[in-house]
Amino acid sequence: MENAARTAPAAVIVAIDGPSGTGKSSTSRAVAAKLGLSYLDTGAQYRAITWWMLTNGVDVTDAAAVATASAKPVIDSGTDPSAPAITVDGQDASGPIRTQEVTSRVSAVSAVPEVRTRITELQREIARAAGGGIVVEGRDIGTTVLPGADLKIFLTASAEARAARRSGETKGADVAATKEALIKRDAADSGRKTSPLAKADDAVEVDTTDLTLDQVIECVVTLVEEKRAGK
Ligand SMILES: Nc1ncnc2c1ncn2[C@@H]1O[C@H](COP(=O)(O)OP(=O)(O)OP(=O)(O)O)[C@@H](O)[C@H]1O
Ligand SMILES: Nc1ccn([C@@H]2O[C@H](COP(=O)(O)O)[C@@H](O)[C@H]2O)c(=O)n1
Repeated sequence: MENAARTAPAAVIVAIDGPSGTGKSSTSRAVAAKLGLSYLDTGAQYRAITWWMLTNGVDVTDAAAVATASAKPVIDSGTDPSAPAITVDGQDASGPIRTQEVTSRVSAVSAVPEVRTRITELQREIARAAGGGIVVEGRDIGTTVLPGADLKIFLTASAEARAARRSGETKGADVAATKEALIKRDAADSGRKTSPLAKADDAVEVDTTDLTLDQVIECVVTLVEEKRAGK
């Protein structure tokens, strides 16, 4: 037992941020699974609260109404990278949070300071509870949620590459419209006053435009291993 404690790798907290479609979720899940770490998709939490607002008749364009309602939904996030899960008031929300309606409304809800305070607290609690270490991905993890993270990564990719990736997920998708929607969401997320999408000063930037997903995963695994080895 004593031996196991001596040889177990140190718990590591990894923050992965970046714009939409840069590969944050795919990379974070795979890295967490490979290294035996927990995984948290913070975008899913903002999507979940947005879905709750929409299904409970809250006008998501009314920031005051969103702020008032923000404490009501109970959001639970799973942290197993092989089975990401999210419930709202005990109901599985993993499907509904991916609809086009939620995607087009989430930036308005996530810009409301009361929403961010609530969700940030949840995220910090989850990271504290992850004894073996965790990969947390989002937009403001390195700058605001976990500024003391052991390793911060900021993924980027050209808008063209990101639109092509996203369009590849849906048969017959219009790449130009997808690109426009990505750019619009990034502008809203980068332009909000509270905790905007931004690269932390001490984050390692990885441009994934010309990399395969496997190459990005390998690159991040190496960075985590180097960090664990104290390099
Ligand atoms: N390097 C890559 N090369 C090709 N395809 C990739 C690469 N990285 C991710 N993808 C694909 O791009 C799509 C978007 O990836 P992913 O969902 O991981 O991005 P994201 O940054 O989490 O996006 P969002 O912030 O919008 O949730 C997925 O279909 C994924 O398989
Ligand atoms: N740390 C974060 C993570 C996400 N958001 C907001 O949620 C939206 C959805 O994120 P996805 O990663 O699931 O696409 C995103 O557009 C942001 O509005 C955030 O604010 N902070």
